[in-house]
Amino acid sequence: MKPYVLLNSAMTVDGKIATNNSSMKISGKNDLIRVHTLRKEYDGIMVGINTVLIDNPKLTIHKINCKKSENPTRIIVDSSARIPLDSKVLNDDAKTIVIVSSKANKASVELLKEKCNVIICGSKQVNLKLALDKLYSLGIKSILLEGGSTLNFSMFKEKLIDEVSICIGSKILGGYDSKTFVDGEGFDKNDCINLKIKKVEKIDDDILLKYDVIY
Ligand SMILES: NC(=O)c1ccc[n+]([C@@H]2O[C@H](COP(=O)([O-])OP(=O)(O)OC[C@H]3O[C@@H](n4cnc5c(N)ncnc54)[C@H](O)[C@@H]3O)[C@@H](O)[C@H]2O)c1
Ligand SMILES: Nc1nc(=O)c(N)c(NC[C@H](O)[C@H](O)[C@H](O)COP(=O)(O)O)[nH]1
Repeated sequence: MKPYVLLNSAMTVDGKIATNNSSMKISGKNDLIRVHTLRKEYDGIMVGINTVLIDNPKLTIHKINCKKSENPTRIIVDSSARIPLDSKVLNDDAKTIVIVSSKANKASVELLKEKCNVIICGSKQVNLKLALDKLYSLGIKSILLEGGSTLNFSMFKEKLIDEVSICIGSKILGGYDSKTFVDGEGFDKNDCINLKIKKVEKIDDDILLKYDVIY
């Protein structure tokens, strides 16, 4: 069994989710309130390690009223246990699970275990299928995947994403090395991910698109 996974991101009109080395404000105030309202509905919020290294996000519900106990579990995919121990996601605002692979440095893993729960899945990259199965057995029945580009690709490749909501901000970023919504090695043109549109909504100057993923 696996948790239900919704991938939510903000993207510029030309398909970027960040510059090559930094996050940026893409969607408006009301979309951020929507995201925090969404976070309240999910058992876990998942990001890749580069998102933590670049954004140092809180991954808590802080733009709307919420009790600390309502914060979802923060889940970080970090094969080599590179997460800095002073990362905001390792503070005591919410539970945190860091998923590493068996290649991670043992001493780093032991230090990390003093700050949060650590799950070991996979030999090189994190085995995402196995990780989601373990998360489900720990009671995490739904995950809000927030990115970034590389993790988004792998989660699609493993057919682990059930739904997509993408907020298109009224911006153009360009840049051959800017991060796009889905990076990674990419799919063959005859083997790409098919989506079924289910809602189109205007939020301020942004457009919110919602899809079911068809495997
Ligand atoms: N606009 C948005 O909504 C949004 C949301 C989240 C992140 N971002 C941006 O995305 C960027 C980070 O994206 P990224 O692609 O560099 O990194 P990422 O956050 O997707 O992390 C990828 C890393 O996770 C690790 N990993 C371990 N096992 C893995 C597996 N099985 N599959 C994939 N990765 C695995 C690897 O070290 C890999 O490099 C940041 O700039 C951030 O600002 C934007
Ligand atoms: N909806 C949305 N609009 C944006 O303009 C933007 N850049 C993100 N990016 C999502 C990514 O995950 C962010 O890094 C964290 O959402 C920020 O995190 P916190 O509030 O600290 O949790 N998301």
